[in-house]
Parts: sequence; C-alpha cells; structure tokens
Amino acid sequence: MSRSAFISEIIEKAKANQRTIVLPEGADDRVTEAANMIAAEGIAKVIVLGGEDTVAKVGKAVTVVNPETSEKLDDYVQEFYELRKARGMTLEKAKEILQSEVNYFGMMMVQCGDADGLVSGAAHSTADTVRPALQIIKGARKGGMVSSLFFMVCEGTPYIFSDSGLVENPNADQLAQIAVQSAQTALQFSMPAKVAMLSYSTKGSACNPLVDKVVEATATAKQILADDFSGLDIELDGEFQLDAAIVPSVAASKAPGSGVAGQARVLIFPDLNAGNIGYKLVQRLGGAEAYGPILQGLNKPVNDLSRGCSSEDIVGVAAITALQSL
Ligand SMILES: CC(C)(COP(=O)(O)OP(=O)(O)OC[C@H]1O[C@@H](n2cnc3c(N)ncnc32)[C@H](O)[C@@H]1OP(=O)(O)O)[C@@H](O)C(=O)NCCC(=O)NCCS
Ligand SMILES: CC(=O)OP(=O)(O)O
Repeated sequence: MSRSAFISEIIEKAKANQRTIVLPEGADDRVTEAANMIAAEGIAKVIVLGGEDTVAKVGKAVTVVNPETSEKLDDYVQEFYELRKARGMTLEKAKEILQSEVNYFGMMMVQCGDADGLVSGAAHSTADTVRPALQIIKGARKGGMVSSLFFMVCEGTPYIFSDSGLVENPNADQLAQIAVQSAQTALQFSMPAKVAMLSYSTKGSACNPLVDKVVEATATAKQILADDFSGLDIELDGEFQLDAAIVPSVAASKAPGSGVAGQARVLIFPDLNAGNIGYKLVQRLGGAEAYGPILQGLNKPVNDLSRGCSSEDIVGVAAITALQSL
C-alpha cells in the first residue's frame, strides 16, 4: 500500500530528528521486517529485543538487545524495584519480570533514557502493552488520565478517533479529558482541532442517560478549553451523530450554526465498544490507514499496535512515536 501524505510527512520529520525507538517484540516477523525498513529508510535508530533468532532476521543497522544477557539488566532491575516497591515488588520478582517480559524490559529502556520511545502490541494485547507503561512511565500529571487514539487516514484525509484502545467506560469527566487530550494531539500533528463529541443523538434528538453522559462531557470539555486552553485554535461541540459530525449537508439540517458539525476531524466516541468497533470498521471495510493506539498523557512516548497490524503500520507508528519524543 502506498503511504498517504499524512504519514509520509511524519516519516520525513522523523528522519530529520533521528530518535531511538525500541521494538520489544523481536520474535515477530512483522516487527523485524519493520525494524529493517525503519533502519534502511533512516527513519530512526532502532533497537529490537530478542536473541540469536532475531539477530539472524535483521540487518547490521538494527541493534538487537537480549534482555536475559544485557549488561543494563541489573540497573533496570534496581530502578524497576524502586518504582514498584510500594506496590509489593521485590528485587527477585523484578529480575524475573525483566528477563521474561519484553515489554517491561523495553519500558525500562525508555524510562532510563536508553531509548526515546517504544512501540509494541503486534504480539501482545493492549492490556499487556499499556499496563507496563502505566506502571513504569506513568501519567504525565499526578492522577492525570492516559488515553489513546488512532490516526485514521480516509481517502487522504487524516482523522483522530478516540478513545479506540484504552479507557473502557469513561464517565463524563473522563470523556471530557479524552476530548481535550485528543484536541492537543491534533494540534501537535498539525491537524485541525475540530472536535465532535459523538452519540446516537444530535443536539437533543434523543433522550437517554447514554446521551446525557455525552452532553455533560461536552459542557465540561468546553469549560476546560475556556479555562485552560483559550489561546489554542480548538473548537469542540456536540452531541453529534457521526453523519452530523462529518457530512456538511447533514450538519446543515441536524446542527445548523455549529462551527464543528460537518467539519469534525477529531471524533470522540462515548466508550471503548464504540471506539474500537468504529476504527476497525473504517479500517477494514472503508480501507483507511489506521495508526495506533497512540497513547496520550504519558510521561514519555509509548505506543501500542493492533495484533492485526502490518509491518508498514509498525513503521508509521514508530515515526509517530519519534515525533512525540521531540
Ligand atoms: C490499560 C488497562 C490494562 C489498565 O487496566 P488496570 O486494570 O487499571 O491496570 P492496573 O490496575 O494494573 O493499573 C496499573 C496502573 O495504571 C494506572 N491506570 C490504569 N488506567 C489508567 C489510565 N487510563 N490513566 C492513567 N493511569 C491509569 C492504575 O492506577 C495503576 O497505577 P499504580 O499501579 O501505579 O497504582 C485497562 O484499562 C484495559 O484493559 N483497557 C482496555 C484495553 C483493551 O482491551 N483495548 C482493546 C484493544 S485496543
Ligand atoms: C487496538 C486493538 O484493537 O488491538 P487488538 O486488535 O490487538 O486487540
């Protein structure tokens, strides 16, 4: 598949900055293939975790680190123990985890500054990728939420879908936070921050507690934007059905006067059922490029993948990760 202009530009910016990205899943052929592509195209410096089998699959420009024999292991064990001892971690358990679970070892590389970012999830579930990030890298603000999004490139136009990967059943306040985080990510990636709070109702056309949550989240998000982000070019509105959010003619009849309806580029789903099904529908039936889950709100960049990803998807997410680390 040829690359969209959106991801090509991100890749070019990554090339100019040469960050170091660790891919922990060296046992997976898509990952070693992606590592070779990243190195050959000069997108980033790339480290893959694995043993002799992995060494045999990658070119000389890819660094392979074996967690079991790494000279950094003892330092990482000590640091991991310090980070988690209040949660019952022992030195013995820390060593066992870092030698056997590549995502934990990779997170420690990022935490200790030996890599700028991490991409995993081709062979691990989202929970097994994100939990070590939450435990080690942690949220950027104490008590702050970490959420996720997909960059969806639909016929050349990039959209953000959130949360399609992490927060399962956000309450209204959490949904508002997801919307504000996603708006900031849109600006970080030079996308219009026109944010639609999605529902099966448009501006009061249906009445149900499911809709009330989105209405409340819309009001809260607008307040947060007015209080804390008034200088930024962000517009947020809702609640909208998907057609009212992105189709101008439908917006004109269902939500006249809204500055977001019909033009939304950041789509906020009411829960993870809707968000995860929604992105996979657009990817699998609509043929869109899908990059993510991209995590937002972490101290350092760590990003997830779908287990259905291709090596090209991994390359795109690695380039996005590189830009998040700047
Ligand atoms: C990511 C996920 C595993 C976290 O689950 P969890 O059960 O809360 O994990 P834990 O209880 O082990 O929490 C780990 C730490 O992260 C924190 N945490 C959990 N969710 C968080 C969030 N969204 N933001 C910030 N911190 C979070 C916890 O407070 C805990 O911190 P601590 O151990 O330092 O006190 C869970 O939200 C999940 O499974 N999400 C759905 C993933 C999925 O299946 N997606 C579909 C495919 S993409
Ligand atoms: C993002 C996602 O749905 O991941 P997976 O397909 O691995 O469950």
